[in-house]
Amino acid sequence: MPDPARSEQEPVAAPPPQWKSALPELREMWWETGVRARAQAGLFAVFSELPRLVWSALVVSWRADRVRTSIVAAATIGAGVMSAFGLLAAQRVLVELFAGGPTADKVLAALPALVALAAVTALRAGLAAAMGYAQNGLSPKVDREVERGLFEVTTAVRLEAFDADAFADDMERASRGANSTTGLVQASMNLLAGLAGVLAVAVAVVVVHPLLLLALLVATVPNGWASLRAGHLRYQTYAAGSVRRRRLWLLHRLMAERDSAPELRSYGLRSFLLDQYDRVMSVETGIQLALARRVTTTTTVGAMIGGIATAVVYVLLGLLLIDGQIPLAAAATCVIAVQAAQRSLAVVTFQVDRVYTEGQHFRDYTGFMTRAIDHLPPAADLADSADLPPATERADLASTADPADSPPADPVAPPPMPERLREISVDAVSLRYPDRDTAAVDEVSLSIEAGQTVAFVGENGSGKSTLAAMIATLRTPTAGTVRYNHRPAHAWGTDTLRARIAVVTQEYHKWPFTAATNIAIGDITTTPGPDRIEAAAARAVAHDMIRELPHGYETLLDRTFAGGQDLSGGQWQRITAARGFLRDADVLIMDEPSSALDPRAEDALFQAIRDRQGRGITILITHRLANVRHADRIYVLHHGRLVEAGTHDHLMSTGGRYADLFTLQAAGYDTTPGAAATLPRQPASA
Ligand SMILES: Nc1ncnc2c1ncn2[C@@H]1O[C@H](COP(=O)(O)OP(=O)(O)OP(=O)(O)O)[C@@H](O)[C@H]1O
Repeated sequence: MPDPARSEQEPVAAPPPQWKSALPELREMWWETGVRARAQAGLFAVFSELPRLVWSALVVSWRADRVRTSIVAAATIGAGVMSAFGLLAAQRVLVELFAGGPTADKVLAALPALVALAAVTALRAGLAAAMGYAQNGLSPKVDREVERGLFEVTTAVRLEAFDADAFADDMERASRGANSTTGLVQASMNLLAGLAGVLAVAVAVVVVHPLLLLALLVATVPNGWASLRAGHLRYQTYAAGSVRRRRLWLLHRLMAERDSAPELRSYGLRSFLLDQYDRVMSVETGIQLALARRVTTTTTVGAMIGGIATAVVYVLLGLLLIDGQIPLAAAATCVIAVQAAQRSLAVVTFQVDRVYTEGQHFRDYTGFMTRAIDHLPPAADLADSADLPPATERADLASTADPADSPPADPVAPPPMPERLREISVDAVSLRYPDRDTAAVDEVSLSIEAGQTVAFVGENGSGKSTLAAMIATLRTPTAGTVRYNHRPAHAWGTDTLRARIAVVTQEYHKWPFTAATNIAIGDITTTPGPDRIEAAAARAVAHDMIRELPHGYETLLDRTFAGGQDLSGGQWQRITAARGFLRDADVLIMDEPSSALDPRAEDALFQAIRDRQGRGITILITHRLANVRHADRIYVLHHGRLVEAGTHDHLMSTGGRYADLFTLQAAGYDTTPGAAATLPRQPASA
């Protein structure tokens, strides 16, 4: 029952809103796939997957460097054989030393076996060194083989692939998988070496006396199981700490990084974030402590099992000795053998976990390489498709099958002769993004001729950038066709067309290069010199600004580098526009090129854009409608549909949507008293 007196006098504090109290779920992170899988997998699942994983590691390694792979394999087998010989030589030494007679005679008799033991030990050390050397050389080669394959694919897939969250996730996992490949190869080789060691001891023990194999099994099997179990729990502990680590990482970014620092201070978010930190730590620390107790119990049980097993072995050896089943030298050899086997077994159990976890990441990589094939354009559309393995081989990279089995790829068609773009016609073109109910661009038709400057205008989300992206061949229409000189894009080849089109996007990228390179990459194939770069910068009103930077055009535009500089939004926009001007493209698409520019820079930039009029095709997208007045034709989009088209004067005279938007904007500059009251008003989404 609520207490009315209390509620009147001391109001109960309202519970904090949900966004303040609840910690939202985090997405599973791709870099923890392996650990999580190992934490969840039983031993049977781990062992049943091992052969396949080790095999794929060997195939990758063989592809990367046959010589080094052969050396590692030979050294692994050689070291195993040497271990067996070493034990047999040790046993021989003990037999001689435990024999009757004067000590000097016994030592003399043991000498050949001692020499053999020394030689075998030296040879084993030599083989281990050779294996280490070969493995070190192998790692960079494996990295290169796998990473280059990945980058060839990630730089070639169609832009549409990035629209789906799942693809971006898939790609991140694949990057982790590529990094794991070296680990998988190394772990697989170490695992095989460990297994060879255990096998060698087993063979030597059987040669000395078959009954000793029983002692060896008693000493190793329970121990091995205990180590695997403890390893499993260690992975569980790590996986259980995952949420805490990710939340901390997130909070670290919010509380200790440059980007969030100003807002954190201006909104006074300090105690809010510190409170989140305290909450994460208290919840997750409890989970960690509970798991730590389980791990301690298991490792203690494991150690006890190991101790009991060793004691059982010694009792067994004692009984065999008393019974006269084995000589003293054999029993002593068995003690040495058990120690050697336990060392090798420790390697094996550790490497089993590594092979399994790294293998999960490697599987992400191979899976991605297979799936990415669906997102690749036809080979003929890739200018540098020579770098990219043909589709059959790409699938091959994933399946780790031998490429020699693949059928030869079709020869790539030669690129057509250079030809200027004189006309672009957009014919009933539509595009619907995945997971969207409505089309972003809906049956739009228009045509643009060389010499014309046209503008796409409309409210936010009306489809202007999407339409421009289709014209720039960055996106493929889901219906309709874009034709260039009356030929569809596929008849040209995407790269041939892209070489003739320059695009300045509103979501430009800040490339971590010098100012000069940031402009030069606008036409990377011709390696432009300083004159061209500076001329392009001047057209984009960037020249003076760049010259004032500490190292002028050679200033690095990324603060990650020593002496690197960051620029303001408007300064970056000038560099981006310069990049677009650098290439004397048949078609220049400028999507919101002046949103961050000051009025003087904006005016100069649009003057430079107007200078193109009468020569190439220029497509302009901007919300500042004063800048499109001079366009030869203005296309007005609304909810993806083309609703108006014409010159500025024509559209103003018809009094439609463009006229409303233009009048609204112009009134912002009208200082006449009462001007605002006469504005046309419309709901933004009407
Ligand atoms: N990658 C994408 N995935 C899903 N939907 C998208 C994607 N890009 C754009 N859209 C959606 O498509 C529609 C058109 O977007 P577009 O960027 O073409 O509009 P716009 O007219 O250029 O807008 P703005 O004036 O804000 O730049 C919008 O509803 C937008 O949310």
